[in-house]
Amino acid sequence: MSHKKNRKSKSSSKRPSKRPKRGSNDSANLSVEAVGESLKCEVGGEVALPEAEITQLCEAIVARHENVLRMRRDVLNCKDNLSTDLADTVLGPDRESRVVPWYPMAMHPSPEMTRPSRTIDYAAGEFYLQDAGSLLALAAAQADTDQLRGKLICDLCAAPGGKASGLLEAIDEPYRLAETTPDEVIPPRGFLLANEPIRSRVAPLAYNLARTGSDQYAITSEDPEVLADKFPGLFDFVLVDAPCSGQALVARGKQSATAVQTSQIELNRLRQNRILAAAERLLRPGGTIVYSTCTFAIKENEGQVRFMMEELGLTASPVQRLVDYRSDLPISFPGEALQCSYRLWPHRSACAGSFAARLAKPAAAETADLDRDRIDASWRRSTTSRSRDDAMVPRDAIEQLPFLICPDDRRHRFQLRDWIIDANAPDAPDWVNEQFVIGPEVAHRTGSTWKPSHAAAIRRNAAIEGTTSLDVDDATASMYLSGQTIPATEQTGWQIVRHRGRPLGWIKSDGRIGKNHLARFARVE
Ligand SMILES: C[S@@+](CC[C@H](N)C(=O)[O-])C[C@H]1O[C@@H](n2cnc3c(N)ncnc32)[C@H](O)[C@@H]1O
Repeated sequence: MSHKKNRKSKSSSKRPSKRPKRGSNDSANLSVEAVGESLKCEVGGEVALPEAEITQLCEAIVARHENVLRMRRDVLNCKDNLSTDLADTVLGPDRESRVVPWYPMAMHPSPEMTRPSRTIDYAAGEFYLQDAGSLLALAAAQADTDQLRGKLICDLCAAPGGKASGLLEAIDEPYRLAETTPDEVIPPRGFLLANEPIRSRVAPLAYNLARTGSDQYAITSEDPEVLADKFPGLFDFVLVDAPCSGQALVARGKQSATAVQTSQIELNRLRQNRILAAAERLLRPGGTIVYSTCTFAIKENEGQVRFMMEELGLTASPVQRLVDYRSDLPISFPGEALQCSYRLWPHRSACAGSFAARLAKPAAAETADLDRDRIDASWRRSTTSRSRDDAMVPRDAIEQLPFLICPDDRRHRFQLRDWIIDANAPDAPDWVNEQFVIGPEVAHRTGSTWKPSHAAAIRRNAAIEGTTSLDVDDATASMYLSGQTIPATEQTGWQIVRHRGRPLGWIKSDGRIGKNHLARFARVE
């Protein structure tokens, strides 16, 4: 038996993989015919682009575009703390030429800024790095305006959180909250449910949401249909940034040339139909949906907008300021879907390309099992009447981390999840207490020791803001971010390392040396 097993593993190790390796540069083999075929209208058979442009598109698909900096909203208003490099990007003389036209809160880095992902500013969460194309969905969501402030929203396909973190900044103002006094009643803030069905992708999602400093979010890892059964008609806004054939990801090595195959496109179309039907059920009547992809195939884009209109009864909700990016498919494509569909082509705009559409659910739409009064009452319950779950928090956690897990602290509702403690915001909806919901993490246990979590260090919240801090200069911040121990003051115990007032992570000081407790995924190595 064991002999057989060994033989099998030996031979399989030599067998070449039949699957094309993702990102292997068969992207260079992208055929103009196959790309053209994926751009054919279902009705009329015309191709979306003139033939000469398809060749340009094929070249642009395999060319790499630099990431842009999506600035955290409050950073744009409070520029004093910025490093010179970042200030040049945000304030520099040629700033206007570097602003992303469809999303003015994002900018191309200045030429002086090399490797922005390795800067202290990035570690401090001052900006998020992403392809400018992915900002089209945030623009369609109007996440750079105050339209989403205070709304209950769901990002149904959320990992790794590039868009979810932008939405979270749009609904909440963590910095304003940090200035409130303990007795002050917090006005209703928005709340984000970020869902990602693939479990292994939840950790990077949680990290990217925590980087915003907000605690107005929860995470689930559910199939969209299951989620829609649990929360029918709950959300004011739903984003579906759908899994797709990913033609815009070929240059990044995240997709191969198979992205233009008809079978791939069809497979994705069917999966998207299922996700969109669930998204429609999650929306309240009168709510808004933004659908986006990072592919060019019509069937996965304008074709899905038709599906939402004809099969799900949604209506177009055009975004006036995106009119320059309106989908310009040949007129034979059935009309209405184009009114609210937007495209970025990589050979026309400085990005990898994307698609986004904005639709609304009619206010009179019927939603199964909808009990809006009950839902409103539960999610907007006031701080003072909120039930507390601190009894679930283990006593040893309170004893070991009294500065973080304090039963009298009315700014958190603690929740035990395996050997992790979440601290939900006091005005979070009641359903965050459900076992399938993951909240902002505050502490975790290794062996018999409870340790404060990275998310707790970088959270903008008055209770945590009061934790002992160690202020460090540029050189010490760089040492800390690379994982080294740093010199500490006489004070002992857990402390938050701050650079120009911005929290970076935890150390544990023995009164001389600060042992580095920066989470591995947050290190700059
Ligand atoms: C295009 S990515 C989302 C990117 C993300 N919105 C961002 O901006 O960082 C699509 C996500 O959908 C997830 N996904 C895969 N199958 C899904 C399904 N059946 N329902 C919902 N999401 C799914 C993938 O794991 C992936 O994380």
